[in-house]
Amino acid sequence: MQSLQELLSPLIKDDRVLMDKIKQQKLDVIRKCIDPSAVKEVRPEIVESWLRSSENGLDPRHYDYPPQMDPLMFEQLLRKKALLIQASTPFIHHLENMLSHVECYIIISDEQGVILSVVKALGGNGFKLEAGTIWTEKTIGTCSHGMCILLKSPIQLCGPEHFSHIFENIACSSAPIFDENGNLEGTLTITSPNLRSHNSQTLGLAISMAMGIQKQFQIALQNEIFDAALENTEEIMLFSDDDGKIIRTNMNALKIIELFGRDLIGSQVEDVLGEQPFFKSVVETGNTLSHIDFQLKYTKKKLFLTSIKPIKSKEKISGYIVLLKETDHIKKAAKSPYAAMVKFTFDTIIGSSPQSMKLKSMAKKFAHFNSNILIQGESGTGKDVYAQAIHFENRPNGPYIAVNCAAIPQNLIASELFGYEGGAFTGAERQGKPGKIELANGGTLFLDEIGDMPLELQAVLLRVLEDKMIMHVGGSRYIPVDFRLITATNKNLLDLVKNNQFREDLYYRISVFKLSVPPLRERGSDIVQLIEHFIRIYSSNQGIDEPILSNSAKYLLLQYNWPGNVRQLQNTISYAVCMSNEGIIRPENLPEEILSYQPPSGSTLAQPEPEPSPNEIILDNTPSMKEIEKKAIIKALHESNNHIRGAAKILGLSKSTLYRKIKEYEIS
Ligand SMILES: Nc1ncnc2c1ncn2[C@@H]1O[C@H](COP(=O)(O)OP(=O)(O)OP(=O)(O)O)[C@@H](O)[C@H]1O
Repeated sequence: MQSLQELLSPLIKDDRVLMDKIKQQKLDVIRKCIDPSAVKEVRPEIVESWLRSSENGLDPRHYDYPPQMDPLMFEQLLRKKALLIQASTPFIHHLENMLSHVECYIIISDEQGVILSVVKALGGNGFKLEAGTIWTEKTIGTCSHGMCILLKSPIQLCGPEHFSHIFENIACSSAPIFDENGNLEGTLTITSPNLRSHNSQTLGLAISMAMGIQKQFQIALQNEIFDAALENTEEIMLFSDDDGKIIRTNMNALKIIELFGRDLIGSQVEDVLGEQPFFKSVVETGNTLSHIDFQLKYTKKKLFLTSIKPIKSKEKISGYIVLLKETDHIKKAAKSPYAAMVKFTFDTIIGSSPQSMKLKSMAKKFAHFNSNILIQGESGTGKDVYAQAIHFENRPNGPYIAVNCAAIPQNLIASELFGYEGGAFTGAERQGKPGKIELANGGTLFLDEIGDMPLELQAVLLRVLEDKMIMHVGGSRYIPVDFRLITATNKNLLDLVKNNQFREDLYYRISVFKLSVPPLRERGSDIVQLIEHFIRIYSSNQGIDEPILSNSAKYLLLQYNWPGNVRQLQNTISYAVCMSNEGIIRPENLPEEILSYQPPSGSTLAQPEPEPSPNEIILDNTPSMKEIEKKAIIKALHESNNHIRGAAKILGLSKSTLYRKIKEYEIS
């Protein structure tokens, strides 16, 4: 960066003798009568500019008005340069006031030398300094803003340093204006028709005003980019001052938030969003808050708070940025990789045994309250199934987030449940991660195997249930959460309480309502219904016809005690469907543990009648018509799993005819 001294014209002293000498030297240089280096008092770059001006066909003794830009093109240029003009206007007014006592012009040009605006402070003579005229080395010869454009540096030109004789009594100081990438955007020039009113301070003034304009222009440019970004987001954005008064929004905010006759700008954030505890918390703690669902005060519209962030400058809060989403975040979260798929409702849970009917009606009742529910039962009985049905009944549009406390390494349970801030621990994702509790906001959190939760986390969970707030691991702010808690266990929690493995206070808090899912062996007719259900599902999954379950296989399944409950039954049927032959599930298609099972003595289940194989039925070669009919009925009954309607359909008989024939042929 050159010093101001270096940028000043050596002729500024208004030394008339020296001026006359320079005028003569300029002519001599152009006429090639002297070597350019002989001109000692003029900066070499200016002498070079004289030569170029002359080579461009210009004559220093003859002045042509500079060309005028086509009006339409100039209008376009003004639109293009609107930001620069806008940024420079207050500075020019300021400058005009400062120079009101002197005769001068204040000129803003673009980077090509086109004059964008001219302000005449006082008087001035006429050399057609007008907006839209093109002032460059090529059009009028050496001039200060032309040099400033070429050198991309401030410069002062005095008297005969200018090329044309018409400028030999004026002085000009020009300074460049750059954009943030260092590209020349324009120039500011102060032109004085009177040499005596121009001095070193005039150049200093031009430089500082140009720098001010440059700063303002760069901010305006950034604002323009910022505005484009604001309007190209799905989010609703509110900017408030430090008192919470909204000072700026994007269009989304205006479209989505209606304030019933009042403007968003100027309203308090709390008036718009309702008195939300989160805003108070950010004001009080100065910490960012995020991921909260809430309802708008006037429209009752549900919104999701992406974040509310204080804007801090030098540790002082100067305002807040509020980012909101209208989209139903809860539904999105339910579809997110964090959310489990809700497959069961009370209507799709299989089982109409009296035990299941009683359980379903109780669970349905509990579902309509928001209190915590503890579901107990052996492994695989369907505790998750009931939790899903309760969720669907109570908060169908909210996320259903299931966490198996036994399946997560103990040291990760806290971060899984509560989330973590970026870089909270080794291996953590850089930008942090919301916890399952946060994701369950507006929905249901299902904590399976709650008995496996470490004691220290039990204390944190208890606090979350009491305060309805969570804090990220490594974080320092509380995030309000609203979720329905369902827990499940196959352990006896009261035993764990007695052994000091489970907190008593937590036990009572999570078990406001208790449901006990009975083991499958105690659920009577549910077994048959579940078998039929799973045969249907697995054969359809395999793309095969539903196999018939032979009576002897059915007998084995019914007499088994199912320690693994529905899950084991499900796996058994999946296996049997795959192993079935000729469309029949026979005992040999069942897993070993079922075949080798010895029921306790006194078991009441009757032995099934021996049954003919379909091959036997088809290959019997001396059948009478009656025998054929009887065997066809037996086969149809097998195929339809002993359903009269299904068998009648297969045989093309009415139900009453089939009943009559069953009786006639004594088919049991
Ligand atoms: N009544 C039912 N109707 C249909 N499928 C069921 C039923 N009960 C359980 N299942 C199925 O059985 C399997 C085990 O059920 P679930 O996971 O709900 O048991 P759980 O008691 O939560 O087991 P765990 O204690 O091991 O977590 C699941 O695949 C589920 O779909």
